[in-house]
Amino acid sequence: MPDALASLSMQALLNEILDEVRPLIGQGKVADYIPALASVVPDQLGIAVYGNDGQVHVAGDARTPFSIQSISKVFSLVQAIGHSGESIWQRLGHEPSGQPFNSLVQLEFERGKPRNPFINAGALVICDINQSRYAAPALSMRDFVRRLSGNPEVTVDNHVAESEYQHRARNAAAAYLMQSFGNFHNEVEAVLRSYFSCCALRMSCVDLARAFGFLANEGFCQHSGEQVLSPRQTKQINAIMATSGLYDEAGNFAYRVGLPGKSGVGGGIVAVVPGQFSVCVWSPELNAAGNSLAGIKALELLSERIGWSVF
Ligand SMILES: NC(=O)CC[C@H](N)C(=O)O
Repeated sequence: MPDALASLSMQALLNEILDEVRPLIGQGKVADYIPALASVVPDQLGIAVYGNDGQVHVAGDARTPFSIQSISKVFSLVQAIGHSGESIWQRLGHEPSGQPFNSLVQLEFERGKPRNPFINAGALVICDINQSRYAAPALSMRDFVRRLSGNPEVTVDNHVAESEYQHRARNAAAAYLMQSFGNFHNEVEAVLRSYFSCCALRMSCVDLARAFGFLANEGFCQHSGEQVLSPRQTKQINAIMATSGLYDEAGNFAYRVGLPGKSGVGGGIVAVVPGQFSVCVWSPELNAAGNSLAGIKALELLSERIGWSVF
């Protein structure tokens, strides 16, 4: 009975939180630097919580797929750590950048070695590492997230991927700059294609909450039965999410929410409560740092009301 009661109250809480943040819709701005993302309906709002007990609680548009964008940077990093382990850190750092996600300034100063895997330059290096490993990197990624989410229907939105490729100037600049420093091993255009295909995966809040479950569960994905990472590697990924998951707003997110998290310009944010839950919230309108405005507020209310925090 207490479990049923707990379920009911989690459900009520999620509904209440969405009602509270809904008035914020209209204050942010949908990402339009990728034209195919500009047409998303801005007033969608959803949340899903996945517990280590296997239960999912949802509210709002939690089952509507959206463009996961930079949330894919976590999956790419997990793949790279899975096959190459600690050696990846010769190519990039795990320090916060304090810079916007697509900034180039630091990259020149730091001789083509990106600060961390969750800014674009860092994710491009990780995709370069994966490109050397897999014959079909985009397909390996798609299959990986299908297993992690338990949803065999997850697909790449080719229209978004193509739109990103057409407007690739900044990402291409970062990749060619790294190549000039000897920190890029594959053909830049091919790696850009792989990178955009990861960003253009379409997943719902439920898919993402389930796919991040292993990070709340010492690296074990219960629905696929896969030990994705060791418990120690899992802690390390969570630590990088906590320090760098929201770009130059990581400090504000730690202050307000207090959980490891990762955002994307599609308006999704995933957060992890180690040992307990993974959560995904989605609202497409972004703040100035490129993070979901209502999404951050929803996670702040949730962590405050349940007392979740790693600090
Ligand atoms: N912050 C993001 O979600 C950015 C991802 C986007 N695909 C880009 O490269 O610009």
